[in-house]
Amino acid sequence: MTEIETIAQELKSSLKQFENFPQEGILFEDFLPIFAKPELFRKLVKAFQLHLGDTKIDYIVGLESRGFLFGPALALAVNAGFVPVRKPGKLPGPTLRAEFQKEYGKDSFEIQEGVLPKGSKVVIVDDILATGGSASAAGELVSKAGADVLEYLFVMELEFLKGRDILKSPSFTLLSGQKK
Ligand SMILES: O=P(O)(O)OC[C@H]1O[C@H](OP(=O)(O)OP(=O)(O)O)[C@H](O)[C@@H]1O
Ligand SMILES: Nc1ncnc2[nH]cnc12
Ligand SMILES: [Mg+2]
Repeated sequence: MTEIETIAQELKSSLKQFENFPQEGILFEDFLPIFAKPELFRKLVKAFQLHLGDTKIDYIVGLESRGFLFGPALALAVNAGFVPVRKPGKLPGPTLRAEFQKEYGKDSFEIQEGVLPKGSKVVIVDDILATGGSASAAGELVSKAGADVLEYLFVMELEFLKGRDILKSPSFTLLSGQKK
């Protein structure tokens, strides 16, 4: 087993699932227990760092809210900047906006104009890839800003929703998820 696979196995065993949250029919994957234990949090960052290897990354872009929990820690670990993509009306100054559909509902995302230099190399991170609506809207914003999305990183993927098929850059998922 690789070091990434060993970490993945340990992290997976600490996750919890909740039925019918936030609405009927959704099996909610709760990854918050990882952050309650520093040794697990450290391993989560380490696994992504191992995956990225020596690739030069200028910015980690994290998606509000759960992408904010580990995006900044990963950015520090790989010596990159951190840039947030936020829900509407939260960022000051001129912003770019993209609307999207997600597993449970509709939403939109914004990024501040001018924070990503044109041609910079970006990795987008979030906790879960479900329908891919959130991630693909974030990718659209990064591209509109003129930066390059090298890759997407997720902690977990709901494979049956096939979100990766709509993403325009490769995606890496640390843990396997619901396959139904
Ligand atoms: O692939 P998708 O269908 O777009 O779904 C995945 C997104 O849904 C959740 O975020 P959510 O907006 O529910 O809330 P959060 O603020 O807790 O991250 C999850 O954290 C992902 O960001
Ligand atoms: N089933 C799920 N569990 C946790 N977060 C999600 N985001 C979208 N679908 C989700
Ligand atoms: Mg989210």
